[in-house]
Amino acid sequence: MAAAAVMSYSSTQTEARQASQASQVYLNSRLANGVLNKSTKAPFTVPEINIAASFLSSLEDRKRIAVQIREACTTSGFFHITGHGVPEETRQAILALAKRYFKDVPRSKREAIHVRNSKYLRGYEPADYTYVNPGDWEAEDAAPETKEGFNWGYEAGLDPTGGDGQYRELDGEDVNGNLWPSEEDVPGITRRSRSTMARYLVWLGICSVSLRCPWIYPKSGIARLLYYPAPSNPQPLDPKQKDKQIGLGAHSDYECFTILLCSTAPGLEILSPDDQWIPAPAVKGSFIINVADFLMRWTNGVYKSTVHRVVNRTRDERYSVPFFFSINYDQMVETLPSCVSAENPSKYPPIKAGEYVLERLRATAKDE
Ligand SMILES: O=C(O)CCC(=O)C(=O)O
Ligand SMILES: [Fe+2]
Repeated sequence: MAAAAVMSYSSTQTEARQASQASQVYLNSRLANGVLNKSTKAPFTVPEINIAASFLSSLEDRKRIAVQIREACTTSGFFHITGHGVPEETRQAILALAKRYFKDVPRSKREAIHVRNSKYLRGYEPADYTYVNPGDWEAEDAAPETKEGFNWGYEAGLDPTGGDGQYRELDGEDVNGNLWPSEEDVPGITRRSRSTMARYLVWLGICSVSLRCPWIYPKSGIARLLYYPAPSNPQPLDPKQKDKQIGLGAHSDYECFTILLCSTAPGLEILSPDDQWIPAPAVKGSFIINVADFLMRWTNGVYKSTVHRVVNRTRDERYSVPFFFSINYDQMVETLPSCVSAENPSKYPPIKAGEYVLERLRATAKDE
């Protein structure tokens, strides 16, 4: 029994690595198209969907919203939600917190919780330690991504309910994987920020799960504070695939879907089906939602886990707070039977959720 369990675990890890590598091959093939200046065949839209009626109203109203969401997920893979009920002051408080973290905490103190000290890449992520597109390590003129980040996940100790003891980390361990700045290093900021951030994460997770399934633990997922400094010499949108001074390289997100809170400075760009970078429009008060890899794998590619990147082309700094909504990390992600047929076999081998995320994360980090 024990030997079989070990074997299946290691073969799952191999499959997760292969799946991670396959996603890189796909990304490279999309980016290898070089200079593109074609006209877009189909209009590429990032629709605004007001979900207010989904909380209270009739089944008919909820179906109407579901149809809009499905349409967005199967075309651009991106949409805005408004009517979500998160007060504007909460959203602004989170962005202000990101600003305080990157502006008020000295770099040496941030370095003390460097992601290299965490096997789950939690803590402070300086600009020059990761490329979200691992292919960028190989570029001849590789310059570091300009982003800086701080990453954290669920932690029962910060959950006002105390948790239910079921949360497991990416590798199945029952540990607290987070790294926080010490109270001494950052007087005042930590307790307040930890509980605000923890509440926010749990809140978003719980809100996202009206689709309750036994294998969705609403606290799984990772959140990040991201900071993109204002460039001294902002670059105009270039039809070429490769931009210098990239904030965050081209990538797809790893988990089910992403909920993105961002400041008003633009910067997010989405790769359209005919390989053009389209700046994401800004919608006041919205969260941007995008489909990520697990949803694409379950639906055999019907839902689009769309490639995107961030380039700050303004003289303003940009802050964003993505939350990567996930499933229990020990669950397998396997194409749904309704999405395969003899003519349309599964394009995606099964993978264990946590292993896949870990492989994708590890591939971003510099080998030291
Ligand atoms: O900062 C943004 O606007 C997007 C961030 C993002 O794509 C990510 O962290 O995966
Ligand atoms: Fe992303």
